[in-house]
Amino acid sequence: MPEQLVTVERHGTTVVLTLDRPSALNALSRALVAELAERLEEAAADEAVRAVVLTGSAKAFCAGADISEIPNMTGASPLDTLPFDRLFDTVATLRVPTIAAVRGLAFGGGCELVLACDTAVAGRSARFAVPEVRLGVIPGAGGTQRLVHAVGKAKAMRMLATGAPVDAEWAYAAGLVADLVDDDQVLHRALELAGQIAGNAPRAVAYAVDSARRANDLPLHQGLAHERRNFLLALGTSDAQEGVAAFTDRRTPAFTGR
Ligand SMILES: CCCCCCCCCCCCC[C@H](O)CC(=O)SCCNC(=O)CCNC(=O)[C@H](O)C(C)(C)COP(=O)(O)OP(=O)(O)OC[C@H]1O[C@@H](n2cnc3c(N)ncnc32)[C@H](O)[C@@H]1OP(=O)(O)O
Repeated sequence: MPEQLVTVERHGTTVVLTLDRPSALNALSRALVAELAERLEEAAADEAVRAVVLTGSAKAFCAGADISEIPNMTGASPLDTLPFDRLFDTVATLRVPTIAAVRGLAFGGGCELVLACDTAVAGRSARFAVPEVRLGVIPGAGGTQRLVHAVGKAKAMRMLATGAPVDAEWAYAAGLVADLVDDDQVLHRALELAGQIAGNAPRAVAYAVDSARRANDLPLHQGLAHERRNFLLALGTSDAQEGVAAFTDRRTPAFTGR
């Protein structure tokens, strides 16, 4: 029986996935990457799930790619898909919002996992780095792209070119994470945020999250057209009608997700 590398917990409409390879600071082996992708896809296939929280066990979020497995990657054809493309594409395009809950270090692919999520909560012990240059490589799971979008070119280049870690305060001030709380409140805050997302009209949230994600990928004029289409689609939902009616009636809306 292969060891379980990802634990799954259900908290209402939120699924919490915990990287559970503490002996290697949750370093991403091929086995862990494959198991995490499967758990994410299972969560997204459940219509009752409205958000996914990604977190790490023990003192680390994730120390990045398992360095012992990197030599197996050398010589790969430039046309090959990388063994972790499926995981990061799944995180970045999941049907429901993804929230990274970070305590301890998120280095390399671990930092890239945080960046692939829709938002993130950090504890005061959190540290972020893209130290790939110190291994003679560069980030390969979106770090050179998403980090610039998250913190801006100057701060991204400081991290990318030096590989030096930044602390939780710096990450929060730079916009790499949305919330900074005490370590023992990280999961609580992530679940609270997930609950707030689930409480809103789920379809409208899906439109909003999809638009926010596309904003990362599309030139502005295409992003605005995408937002306009989603806005008109959202207007046509019964949730939008219920939201307007509830405001008028001074009552809490009863959203159905349709
Ligand atoms: C690249 C393809 C690989 C194919 C496999 C598929 C996985 C795909 C992953 C997706 C991302 C790929 C793209 C990404 O951009 C590339 C990377 O992420 S490269 C790796 C970047 N990470 C690092 O460089 C961090 C390396 N670790 C450290 O610098 C230090 O461990 C630390 C994080 C600063 C912590 O230091 P300490 O607190 O002193 O702890 P230790 O060093 O003693 O570590 C404890 C224990 O954990 C083991 N370990 C730590 N990090 C890794 C790691 N990245 N890979 C494997 N093992 C790791 C360390 O060896 C210790 O184990 P022990 O020796 O006690 O058995």
